[in-house]
Amino acid sequence: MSKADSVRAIRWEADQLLLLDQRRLPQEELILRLGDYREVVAAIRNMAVRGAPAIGVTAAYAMALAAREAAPYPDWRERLRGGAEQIKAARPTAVNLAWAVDRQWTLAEQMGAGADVATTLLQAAHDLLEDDIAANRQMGAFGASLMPDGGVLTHCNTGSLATGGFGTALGVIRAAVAAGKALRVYADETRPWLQGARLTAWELQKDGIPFSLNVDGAAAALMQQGLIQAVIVGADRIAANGDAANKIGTYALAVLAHYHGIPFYVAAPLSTVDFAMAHGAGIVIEERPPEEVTHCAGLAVAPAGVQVRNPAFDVTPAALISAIITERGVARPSFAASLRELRGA
Ligand SMILES: CSC[C@H]1O[C@H](OP(=O)(O)O)[C@H](O)[C@@H]1O
Repeated sequence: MSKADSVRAIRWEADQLLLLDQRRLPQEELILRLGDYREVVAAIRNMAVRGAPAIGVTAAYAMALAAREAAPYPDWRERLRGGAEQIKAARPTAVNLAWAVDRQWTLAEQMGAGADVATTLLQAAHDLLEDDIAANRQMGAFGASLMPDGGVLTHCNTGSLATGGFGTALGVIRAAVAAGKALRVYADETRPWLQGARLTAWELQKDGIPFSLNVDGAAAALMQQGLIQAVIVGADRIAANGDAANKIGTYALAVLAHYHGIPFYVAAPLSTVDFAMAHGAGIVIEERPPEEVTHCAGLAVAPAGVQVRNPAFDVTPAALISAIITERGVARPSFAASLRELRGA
């Protein structure tokens, strides 16, 4: 069985974007082959591909597809601009999505008529994919020493499936295991979309990393029993002061870790830091369809017609975060200064 650290959920082949459809895992490894940016927008919105860095890379490829479609037209810039707006609107919380689209747009806008914009944007998307994998491996190198010989609790999925490859928080765990840490992962199932049960468990099993799967509500008891020596999570958007938006349930884990005196780490590339956003109160939290809560694997688990709240993310205050592990080093409080220093500004 091939290891998950080498899994590539996003690939380009024969002029098409290939996405491993994460809605079908772990039962089926189905590949979507997409040639139209509108199909990619749907794949991001429907979470066939998900995870902040992964949707950023995917958005970059969507821009290349939009540029290829617009290329024959004199008004290619307007057409590409329209595509960019549709791609950015796919999901609101992860900054990586808008960051990647804006980066591609800036590249295209500078090019003259007749320049091969599509080829340039495609190469930029390839570069972004490889840069993301390299950043994850650097993050792993910086974060490995912070991992304990003991229990590490994770939430959602932050591995190869959430990124270009290797992973952010799960990449730190992979690097720690490779460095000889005797750790055991406690993976939250992560209701309602079950990224932990379906995706993280799939990755850890393929890697042969010791783990157990638990319902989200068990995290407090596991900490109370002394089984957890660290919590490590990813992020979808980090404000300049270190407040971090991540999968719903993360804030609860941070409060629990604080109460139990357990270090709480966030692992994310600097592209996830929104330096233009002073603090987390301004982060838009995606509200997802009620069916994600009222149904499980297509089966209704709630009465028809119930009212549902389904925020996909929450914001953890910087005060509850022990360190933010990035590809350029580990940021410690005060995060505003240390994140800026790592950026090099
Ligand atoms: C490596 S960041 C992954 C991040 O994205 C997840 O959200 P979603 O599965 O809805 O895209 C979750 O917040 C993870 O921490």
